[in-house]
Amino acid sequence: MIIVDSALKQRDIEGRPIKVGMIGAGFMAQGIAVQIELFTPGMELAVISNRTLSKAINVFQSAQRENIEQVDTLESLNQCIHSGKKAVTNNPFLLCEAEGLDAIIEVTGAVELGCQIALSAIENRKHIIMMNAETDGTVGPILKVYADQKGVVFTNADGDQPGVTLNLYRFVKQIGLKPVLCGNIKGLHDPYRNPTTQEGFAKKWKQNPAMVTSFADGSKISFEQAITANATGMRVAKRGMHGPTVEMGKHVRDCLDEYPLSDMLEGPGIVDYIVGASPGPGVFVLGTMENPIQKHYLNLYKVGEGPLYCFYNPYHLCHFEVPITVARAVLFHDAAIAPEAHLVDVVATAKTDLSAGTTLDGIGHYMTYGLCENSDTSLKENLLPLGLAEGCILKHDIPKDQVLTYDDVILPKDRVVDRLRKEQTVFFHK
Ligand SMILES: NC(=O)c1ccc[n+]([C@@H]2O[C@H](COP(=O)([O-])OP(=O)(O)OC[C@H]3O[C@@H](n4cnc5c(N)ncnc54)[C@H](O)[C@@H]3O)[C@@H](O)[C@H]2O)c1
Ligand SMILES: N[C@@H](CCO)C(=O)O
Repeated sequence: MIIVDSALKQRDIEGRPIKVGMIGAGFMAQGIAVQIELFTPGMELAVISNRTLSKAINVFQSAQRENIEQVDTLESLNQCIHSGKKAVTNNPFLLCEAEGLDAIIEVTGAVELGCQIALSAIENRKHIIMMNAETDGTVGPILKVYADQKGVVFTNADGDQPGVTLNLYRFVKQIGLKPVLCGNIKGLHDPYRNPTTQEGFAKKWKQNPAMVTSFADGSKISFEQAITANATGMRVAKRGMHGPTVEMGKHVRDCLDEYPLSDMLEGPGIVDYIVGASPGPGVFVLGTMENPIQKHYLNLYKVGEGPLYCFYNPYHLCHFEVPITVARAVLFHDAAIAPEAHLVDVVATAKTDLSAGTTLDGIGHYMTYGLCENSDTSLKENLLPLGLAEGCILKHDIPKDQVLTYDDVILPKDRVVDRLRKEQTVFFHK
């Protein structure tokens, strides 16, 4: 978004930086802090909230910031924001209520907390950048309804696949093609991975083992593609998507016959993924063009003869682009990617044989993985969203690879996420 850099430069020249608060101090948070503080003129990260304060301080220190104040009241946080002193707190709701913050970045990956933060930020009329795909892919549509009511932006982030995909999707649409498939290019997909199998990878890259497991076992890509579907009006062709595996390194533009043409051309288009293709880990959008004159030009410009034209972005740079999303929201009221409807869900599926009485663990752990399913089917079949599975108690044995239903579990009590799911169903489906 080239316009954003000029607008940020102007804020910098005027001495009126955008002020941001961030909730979470993990792997992504560190990258975001460095990116805002060292590479984004016109924006300041004013405060970080985390359960463990030392991690929030470490994140500021990674961004070469010292002299950080620990705060636990709204008044002291407001003073820090006003004076330009960096602050940390273990109370995330202070950030939502604070004066002088333009936007909140939510980067925990925790679903229940993500719901509470989003609601509080919106209630306090702050734009919310929801890097937490797990929450967005579960209750994003209804959170967007709340945000619209308060006149603030609810958005996922540039940099992660949904944001990169939507930028490409908007480009493809803008030049006159009809997008018919939004896809992710993955290097690995194995639903049975768990934090033990992914321990080495996590250690090598200094990441959380459960988080990287969610990338390998298909849960994260399912959240990403649900978010993309809910923003574009697309659907999945079948439960779990096609997700073909191709010869390692084969270019994605040579893989178009992996997807049945009718799935793309009949209906609103589909979200899907491919494993092994290049350029990875990028994204691609397939579009169609009817106009014979423009088809002639597309062929001349080496995009092919159709009927499918393949556009791609060779990378997704996760945290690098998050400040761009903040600026788009604050300065232009433009969401990188926001839900317009509730069309696709991520449903919980047994990773292994599970016994009655078991309390389900979290996303990217040992017990469940996610599959995309169209929401009309997930509602009709009473399927359990993956974002709700943690803490549920199984009423009976569930065999490996069976999709769970609400009838299989006892839900934890008094969760905001359950209330939001009910509201979402009523709002979009009744
Ligand atoms: N790691 C990646 O490569 C990557 C890439 C793109 C998007 N994301 C998304 O970014 C988010 C964060 O990922 P990460 O890799 O930084 O995770 P992480 O595990 O490294 O960090 C998560 C942070 O959130 C805090 N947190 C988690 N659960 C919490 C809870 N219940 N209450 C309070 N605080 C809690 C943790 O203390 C930690 O500071 C996730 O939504 C993930 O899907 C991650
Ligand atoms: N979705 C990423 C992880 C971080 O977005 C992946 O491709 O595995």
